Amino acid sequence: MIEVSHLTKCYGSFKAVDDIDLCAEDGKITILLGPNGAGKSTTIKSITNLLKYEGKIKICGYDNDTLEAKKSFGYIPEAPVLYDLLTIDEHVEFIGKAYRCKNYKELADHYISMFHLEEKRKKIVKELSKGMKQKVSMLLALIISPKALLVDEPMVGLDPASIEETLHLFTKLKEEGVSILISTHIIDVIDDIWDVAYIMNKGKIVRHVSREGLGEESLKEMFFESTDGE
Ligand SMILES: Nc1ncnc2c1ncn2[C@@H]1O[C@H](COP(=O)(O)OP(=O)(O)OP(=O)(O)O)[C@@H](O)[C@H]1O
Repeated sequence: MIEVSHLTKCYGSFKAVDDIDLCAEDGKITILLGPNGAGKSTTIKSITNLLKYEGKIKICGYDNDTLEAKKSFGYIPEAPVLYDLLTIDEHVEFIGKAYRCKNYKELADHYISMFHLEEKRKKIVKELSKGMKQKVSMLLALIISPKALLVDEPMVGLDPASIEETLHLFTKLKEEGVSILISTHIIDVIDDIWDVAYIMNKGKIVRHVSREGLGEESLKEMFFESTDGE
């Protein structure tokens, strides 16, 4: 469970996120939708505690600056943050040991095979394509068996088959009880798998809807209506 209350983030005098509340429940896929500049990445980075902010954020019941919280969530950033001169296997070893995970090797084998990276596992990251780096970033977030997963624009750089696999993976993790929060502005890709949607515009949450509560209106229609078509 990810609980955000009264989150405000300013860059200098500019309020990028303005007093928002949101909750991503266990076993659900929650999406944060919004046009460019709405404040989605700022929200996700605040939840991971990479930014200073005002407000209260809990992950799996722990304040997000605690070790317990940090051990319980995986983060897939918009642009992979990897070590150019380490191989995929060395990244796995580094993260697995840093998080003191017991079964990280088995999980890494599983995800490396799933993402078709077997032949690349001894290559340094610098020699991988953009999409491959994105897959490495994903598998590193997953080998720690996270109870919560924060994902910022997950499909950027992935080919159609990998997008399908990733959507399937998110659905499987949700069924295992993981709380998943995905930030995106690409509704079409995510439209089949979301359970709860928050629509952001200019730093504020302007709509909050569950799939059951959607009624006749599509999420896309709601998005354009709530964001003035931006
Ligand atoms: N480091 C920064 N310094 C100053 N302003 C920033 C900084 N990072 C983001 N902003 C501003 O904060 C606002 C929200 O940015 P943010 O990256 O959170 O939006 P977003 O919804 O993730 O957008 P996108 O879909 O384009 O990634 C924007 O107006 C942006 O210009």
